[in-house]
Amino acid sequence: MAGRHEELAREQAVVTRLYARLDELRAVARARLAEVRREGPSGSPQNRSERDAFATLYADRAAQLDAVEDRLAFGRLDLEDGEVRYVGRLGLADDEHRSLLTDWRAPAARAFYRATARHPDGVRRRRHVVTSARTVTGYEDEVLDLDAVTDGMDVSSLSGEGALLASLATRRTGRMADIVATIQGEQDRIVRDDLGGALVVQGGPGTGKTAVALHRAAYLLYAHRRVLERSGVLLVGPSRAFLRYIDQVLPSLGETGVVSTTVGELLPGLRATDVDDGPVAEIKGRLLWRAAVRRAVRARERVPVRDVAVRVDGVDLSIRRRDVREAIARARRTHKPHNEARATFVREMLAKLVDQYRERTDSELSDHDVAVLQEDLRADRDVRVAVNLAWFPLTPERLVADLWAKPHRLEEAAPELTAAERSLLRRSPDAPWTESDVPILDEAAELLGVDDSVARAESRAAETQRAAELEYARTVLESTGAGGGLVDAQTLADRFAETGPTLTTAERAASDRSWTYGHVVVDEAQELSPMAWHAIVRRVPTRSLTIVGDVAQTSSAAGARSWPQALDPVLRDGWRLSELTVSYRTPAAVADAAQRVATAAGLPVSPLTAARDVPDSLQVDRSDDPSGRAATRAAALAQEHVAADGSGRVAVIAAQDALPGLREQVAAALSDTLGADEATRLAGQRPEDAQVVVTSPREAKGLEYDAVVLVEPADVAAGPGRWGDLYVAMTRPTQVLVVVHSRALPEGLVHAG
Ligand SMILES: Nc1ncnc2c1ncn2[C@@H]1O[C@H](COP(=O)(O)OP(=O)(O)OP(=O)(O)O)[C@@H](O)[C@H]1O
Repeated sequence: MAGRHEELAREQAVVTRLYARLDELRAVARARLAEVRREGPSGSPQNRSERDAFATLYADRAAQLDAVEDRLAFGRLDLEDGEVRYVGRLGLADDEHRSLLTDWRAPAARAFYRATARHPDGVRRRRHVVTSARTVTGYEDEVLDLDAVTDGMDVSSLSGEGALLASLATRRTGRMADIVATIQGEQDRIVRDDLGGALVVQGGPGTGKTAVALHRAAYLLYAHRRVLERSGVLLVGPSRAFLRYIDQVLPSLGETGVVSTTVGELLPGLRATDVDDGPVAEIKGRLLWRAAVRRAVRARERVPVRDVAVRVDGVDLSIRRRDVREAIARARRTHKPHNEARATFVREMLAKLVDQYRERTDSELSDHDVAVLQEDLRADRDVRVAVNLAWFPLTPERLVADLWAKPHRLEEAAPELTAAERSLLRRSPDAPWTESDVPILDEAAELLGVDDSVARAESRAAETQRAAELEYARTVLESTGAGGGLVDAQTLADRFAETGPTLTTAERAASDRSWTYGHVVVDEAQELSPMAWHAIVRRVPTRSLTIVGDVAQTSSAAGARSWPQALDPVLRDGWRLSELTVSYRTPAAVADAAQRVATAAGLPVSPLTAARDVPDSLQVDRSDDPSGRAATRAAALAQEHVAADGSGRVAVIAAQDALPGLREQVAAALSDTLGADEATRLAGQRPEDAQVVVTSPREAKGLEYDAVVLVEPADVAAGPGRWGDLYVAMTRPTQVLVVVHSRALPEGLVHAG
C-alpha cells in the first residue's frame, strides 16, 4: 500500500483536476454570459427577452459554480468492482460526459453516508478527503470489509470520525455551517426519506435536527425538482434570529429558493413580534378558534330585530326581516368566504327592494329602469346602513381586534371559554399583534376572504399570459439543456414577462397568503400551538412536511408535550416518526447532566449519546454573588474562546429579570479582563453578530455557543418555560458549561460539581 505521502499526492492530483474542471465550466458560463451581453439591445422584443433570459441563466450558473468552491470534493468511495467514485457538492463530468464528481444528493452517493461494515453496500473503502482551500490536507479511511470485523468490535461507530470531530471542535461563528461532508447514517436516512406524508424527527438537543432538516430540503429540491420548483418549499422557524443563524446553509448547498418565515410572519404585510403571556398564548393556541372565528363571522351576517323603513325616490320601502333571512341563506349557500358572498347578499336584497318598489308603484319597469333603481338603492344611505348591518364587510384584523376589545363579541364567538379566560384575553383595540394572534387572524382571513372581483378578473388574464410565457420558457430550457441548476422555467418565464415585477417562485409565494407549498419544513416544532399547526397544514394540502423538534425542550405554554397530542388533531395518523439519538453539539459530561436534570423533572427526554467529550466541560461554581461571579467567568471564557477575527461565541444564560443587571456586570468584567479596546470592539457588535451575549433560554433556543455560563438554574426552572428552558440552556455549549449558583441546585446537577 502506498504511503500516506503518496496517497495525499494522488488525492491532490484528483482534487486539482476537479477544480480545473470547475474553472473551465465557470469560464464557459462567463464567456457565454459576455457573448449574450455583447449582442446589445437590438432585435425584436422576443429576441431581447430571450437574450435577457439567457443572460440570467448563465449568470445564475456562474453563481452556482462559485458557491461550491469551498470543499468541492470531500469523499471517495472505492467499490468492490474496482470503481472509484468521488463525492462532492455538485456533479461534474468531463467533455465526454464521464462522471468526475458525484453530487452528494445523487443515488450514487448514498453509500458514502450509509455504508457500514455490516452493510457495506458494495463499498470496500470509504475515504473522507479533507481540504483547505484547494489543497488536500488529509484523509481518513474506513475499511468496510466485514471479514476484517472481529467479534465485539463496534461497527456502528461514527462515520468519518476524525473529520466529524474536527468540525465539532471548531469555534462557532454565529452562523450554522453545512454538514454535507460528515452526515451520519441515521441522519442520512432522514435526509433521503420519501417526499410524501409528514415526517417527524424527534431528537434530543444537538442531535442535528436543524442540520438534517435543511439538508433534507436541499435533497428534496434536487430529487423532486420538477414538483418543488413550481410550488416551492416553506421553512418555518422559531424566530428571525434563528432564521438568520441558519440562512447560509441552503445557499452553500446551491439552493436559494426556499421561503423562510416564523409563525408571527405567516401573514404577508403583518409582522407580529409581541409575545403573549403563557396562559393567554395557551388559550389562543386552542383549536376552538376555528369554530369561534366562524361564529364571529356569522355574527356579522344577521337579521335585524325589526323591519327597517327606507324611502327611495319618494317611495316608502322596507328592509324586511324575512327578506334579509332569505338573502343571508342564499349568500351562505354559495359557500364563499364572507366578503365574497356579500355580493350575492347585496344582489338579493336589491332585487327584493326592486320587487317592493314595483308593487308599491304598480309600475312596469324596463331593464334600464331596474338598473337605475338599483344604483339609487345602492347609493341610498339608509339602505347602505341596513345592508351593512345585516352583512358587514370586514378585514381579519378588525374581526379579531373586536374579539379582544369587545367582551360581548368574544362571548358570542367563544362561549366555551370561562369568564375568567375571556377576561385574560381582554385587550385594547390598538394593541400590537402577538405571535399567537396570527393563526387566528389567518383563520379569519380564510373565512372572510377578500372582495376582489376586479382583481380576480385581472389575475385570470395575467394567468393566461403567464401560461404562454411558461411554455415558451420551457422550450428554451429544453433546447439549451439547462435547467438543472438554479434557474427554473418559472423563473425564466418571469424574466420573459415584459411587464410587472420580476418575481421568483419564492418571492411570489412569500407575498401570497393563500399560496400552497409543495413541502413545508418546521423547526423547533414542539413550540407550535394547535392553531399554529392548523395554519401551517393549510399551506400544504399534500401534507408533505418535515417536522423537527424535541418535546422535552418545549417552553411555550401552548406547545406540545407529545407528538400525537400536537399532530393527531391536524394530521390524524398521517405522520411517521424518526429519532436521532447522538448529540453532536454538547460534550458528554454536559449532555449527561442535562439529561439527569430533565429526567428528574419528568420531561419526556429522548435517549441521547454524546459523540465526544471535552475535559472539564462541566463546571459548577457556588457563589454568594452569582451575577458578579458569572460576569467574571464569562470574561475569562471570552478571553479563551473569542477571537478578533469574529469567531468564537460565549453566552451568559439567565432568567429574564436577571438580564439587565447581568449585562452591565458582564460589560464591566470584559473591560477589566480584556482591556478597554477589546471590550469596545465587542460592545460595538450588532446584536446578531455579538460574540459575547447575555440572553434568555428562549432567545438561545436552537442556537449554540462555544462556552455558556448558566446563572442560577433554580431561577431559570422557575421561569415561564420551566424545566424545558433549563434543559435548553444547559445544552447550548459545544465546549464548556459553567453553572453559577447561590441557591440549591436542581436534582441531577447536585453531584455534578
Ligand atoms: N453529521 C454532522 N457533522 C458535523 N456536524 C454536525 C453533524 N450533525 C450535527 N452537527 C452539528 O451539531 C450541532 C447541533 O446541530 P443542530 O443545531 O442541527 O441540532 P438540533 O438537534 O437542531 O439541536 P436543538 O435541539 O438544540 O435545536 C451543529 O453545530 C451541527 O452543525
